[in-house]
Parts: sequence; structure tokens; C-alpha cells
Amino acid sequence: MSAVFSCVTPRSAVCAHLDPHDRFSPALRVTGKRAGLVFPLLIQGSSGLFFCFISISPQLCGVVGLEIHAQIHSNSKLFSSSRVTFYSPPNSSVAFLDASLPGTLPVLNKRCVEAAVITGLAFNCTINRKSLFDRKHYFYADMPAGYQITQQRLPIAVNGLLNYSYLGGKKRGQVMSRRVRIKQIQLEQDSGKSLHDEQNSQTLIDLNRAGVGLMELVMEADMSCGDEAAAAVRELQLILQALDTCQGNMSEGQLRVDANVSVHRPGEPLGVRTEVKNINSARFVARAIDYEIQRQIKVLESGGTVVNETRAFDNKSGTTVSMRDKEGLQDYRFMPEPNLPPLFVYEGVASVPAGVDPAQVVLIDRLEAELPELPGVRRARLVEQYRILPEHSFTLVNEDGLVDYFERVIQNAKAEPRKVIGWVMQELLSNLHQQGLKNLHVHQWPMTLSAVFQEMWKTPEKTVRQLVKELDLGLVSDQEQLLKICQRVVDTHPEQVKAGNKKVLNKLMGAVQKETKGRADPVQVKALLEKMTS
Ligand SMILES: Nc1ncnc2c1ncn2[C@@H]1O[C@H](COP(=O)(O)OP(=O)(O)OP(=O)(O)O)[C@@H](O)[C@H]1O
Ligand SMILES: [Mg+2]
Ligand SMILES: [Mg+2]
Repeated sequence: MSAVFSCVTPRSAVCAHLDPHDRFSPALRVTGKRAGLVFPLLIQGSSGLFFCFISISPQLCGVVGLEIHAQIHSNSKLFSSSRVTFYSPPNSSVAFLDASLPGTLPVLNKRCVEAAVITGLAFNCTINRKSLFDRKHYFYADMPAGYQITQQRLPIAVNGLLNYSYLGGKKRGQVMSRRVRIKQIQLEQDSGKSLHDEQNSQTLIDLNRAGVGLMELVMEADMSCGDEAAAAVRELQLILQALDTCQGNMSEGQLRVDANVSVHRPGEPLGVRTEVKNINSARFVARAIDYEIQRQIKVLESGGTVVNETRAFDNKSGTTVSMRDKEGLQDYRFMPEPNLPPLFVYEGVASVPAGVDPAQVVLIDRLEAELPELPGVRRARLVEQYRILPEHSFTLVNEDGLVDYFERVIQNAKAEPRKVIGWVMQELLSNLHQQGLKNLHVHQWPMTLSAVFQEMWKTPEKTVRQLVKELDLGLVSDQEQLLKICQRVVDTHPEQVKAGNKKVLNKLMGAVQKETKGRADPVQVKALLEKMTS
């Protein structure tokens, strides 16, 4: 005798059952419309033992695929010689080509090609020896040509892999390792910026960004939640920064993420995706995706359907809102770019055809030989060399500049690395955090800390207070003196002050610390500079 029970379990329990490394193994997996896991069960009934099946219908789970636009770190644009700048006055860095004046032709920037090849190599991509450029048509005021030059048919790099890890699990103390496939990396132009003047109901166009070189990295839909996606973005950012192919400053739009999100029951085909566009921080990537997964689950569970559309993340409310319907409306009318020949890159000097100057072409073997130590390798080295915990190697590598700081302290203090790491993790970071200085660049941290630390190892009988006094390492906290220094720094950085964002504040703080050899009281300096630049 057998019976089928449908049973609803908490979402977490079902997700655990579906994990590939799961300790349960279902007796039977039903796919298709009646997807679910079926377990045999022995039940003690009044008339004796009987056998039944219990069927657990898996819950809806998120599926995430990212498209990442990374601004190539280059002095000039992808097809013109105008400068790539962020702080310049509007429309001050626009070549005739960027404004799409008739009679202008694109000239490919070699540095941008090299950057895409270096990036492709770092992700173990196949580098296409020949790639092609296409026109993708949009009608936006900030795209004067009416199309963007991109690589749709044959991109420069394909089939790569990004390995990344993050701290997850209970109390976020467990290193979770993941990998996501990179489908392709394509070279393309950025658009200009539209600035909406609500008061006068008009839109102003700034073409400084128009034509800047981008690498679009398209990932396969291999992720399942916000945390995974944010960690992948963070790792990608670290890698690009290590390669120096993109500076990766998300608040300046150098790295922009489009998150494609759908939900489905494992074993069933993928669901309809929505695309949350232009997310500009890793934290928002996680929040936008998790919100979107829950929204789609609610839509489906209440009998609705998910529409293929473009959405935007509103960080104030933590929600995503519909921007436009994607299906049907978006016809890009792709066509080959007639003004650019195919792009060829070569394996090495030996493969360059006769009559072609090797200095003028991109050679893969040269770029490969110059690849720097990447974050994953660096973490492994730190664990091996200093015998520190893998999770500590994460914090060290993920905080900009912290590894150098750590290694410098070890060298200066000749101290046991595991003691230094304890001090860095527990004392240094938590103190910086408490004082609201976590966002400072590591080079702006009071260097006196490492000097005091060094002395502590030599003379453990002395207190920190004594050492600071003896070594004259105390903080400069005289308000008058600080005011003068800050004013001087503000006066000597007029352009940056005018741009007035958070990053600028950090730069100015760095300049003050440089003048005072890291001894200025950072809390006071921050307050003073904030006042002066607001
Ligand atoms: N069902 C799905 N759920 C989640 N992500 C998906 C799904 N199907 C595709 N994706 C992801 O969507 C992205 C598609 O990017 P792609 O550049 O190929 O096309 P596009 O989004 O139509 O083009 P555009 O560059 O104009 O945005 C990839 O990152 C892919 O992994
Ligand atoms: Mg795309
Ligand atoms: Mg897309």
C-alpha cells in the first residue's frame, strides 16, 4: 500500500535538501511539471506498519546572472583621443567623434584592447585572435550617434571563470568558495550623461563620458542570492584593481552592475528574468537581488506572472521599481560596424604576419608574462607564509592596502605574524571602526600605530602611553594648528574641493596626514574638512 503526501517545509530546510553536497539523498527525483523530491517512509498505523511516499515540492529559488560594465583605466577614450576625466566641467572632453559629427571615424585605442586581453587572461578566458565590432542602436539623447559600438557577434574574450569566496554560514565566520562562469568580455563605448533639471523641465547632456572604453563582463546565471553576487562583484573589483585595467570605484560609476534575476524550482527550466540596471555598490547588489527574488516569489505564489522588464534599485526604500518593459520594445537592430576592420591580436612576435610591425599590435604572451599576483593567490600565500587563518587573509586582501600595512608592521616590529594579525583584526580595525574612520584609505591611518606596536615588542614592560610620550608620537590635536593645516590643504586642492564628494574628503584627509606624518587627530581633521568643503 502506498500513499503520496505533499508537505510544505520551511524554505531553509528545502534549500538544504537541494544542496549538491547534501547528506540526504532523495530516492527519486521528479522533474518537469511535478518537480519535487520523493522520499519513502514507513508509518506505524493502527492496522500495522505501512509504506508510503512523502513528496516534498522544492521551494522557488533565486537564479542570478550579472552583467558588469567596467570602465577601462586609460588616458583616452576607446575610439578618440579625448581625455577620460571625472571631475572636468561638462562637455570639456569631447572629440568630434564623441559628439558624432559627420565625417569623423573611430580609431581604436590599443591600451583598451590590451586591458581587455589582460582581464580575459586573468579569468582564464579564451582570447579570440579575431573579434568584431557591431552597432547596437538606442535612441537616447546622451548617445548622439544613435548607436553604441560594441562586440555582439564575436567578442574579444570568452569562456572564463571567476573563483571567489565569502564569509557566510553561521555568524559569517565560514569561508564559502564559489565559482561563476564568465560567458564573454566585450569592448564597448560608454554613453554620455543626461542631467535632469526638474525646475526648468529640461534635460542637459554631458558628453564627457561618451565614448569612454568599457569592458562588459557577462556572467552565466550561476549564482543564487545577493550575498554570492556581491562577493563575486567584490572579487572582480579586487582583480581588476590588481590588474589596473579598471580602477573599480563604484561610486564614480567605474564599475556598474546589471543584475539579472529569476526564480524557479530546481530541476525545472529557468524562470523569466528581470534586469535591475546600474547598481553602483556591492552592498546594493546584494539588497537589490534579495528583494527581487522575494518579490518574484510573491508574484508567482499569488498566481501572477513575472514580466521580462528592466527595473531600478531604490536604495532608500530598499526596493526595485519597474523602468520599462523589455520584451518587444527593445530592438537593437544590430549591424556590423562598417568603419572598423576586424580586430586581431597575436600569440607572440613569431605569429605576427610579415609586414606588420610587432610594436603596433597586441601580443598575448607579453601581457600574460606581466600578470600580477591576483587576490586569490595572494590570500593563499598569506595563509602559507604567515600561518594565519583563511578568513583573516580575506580581511587583509579585501581592505584596500591592509596587506601592505600588515607586512610592514611585521617587518618593522619583527613580531610574530599571528600576533600581529590578532592586533590588526581586534585592535586596529575595531578602533578605526568605532571612530568612524573605516572608510579612510589605509595610507591615511595613523602610522604611529605601527611605530608604537614595534616598540611594544622591544620593551613590553612599558605602557603604550609611556611609549607614545617618549617617542613623541602623540596626536596633534591642537585645534588652531589643525585649522591652519586643513586650510592650507583645502587651498591647494581647489579643483577637488569644487567636485566635493566623499572621496575628495578622503584625499584631503590623506594630504593632512601626509603633512603631519600621520599624527593629526583624524576625528578633528575630518570634522574640520567637512565644514570647510560643505
Ligand atoms: N533566467 C535567467 N535568470 C537569471 N539570469 C539570467 C537568466 N537568463 C539569462 N540570464 C543572465 O542575463 C544576462 C544576459 O546578458 P546579455 O548581455 O547576454 O543579454 P541582455 O541582457 O539581453 O543584453 P544587454 O547587454 O542589452 O543588457 C547574463 O548575465 C545571463 O547570465
Ligand atoms: Mg549585456
Ligand atoms: Mg542585460
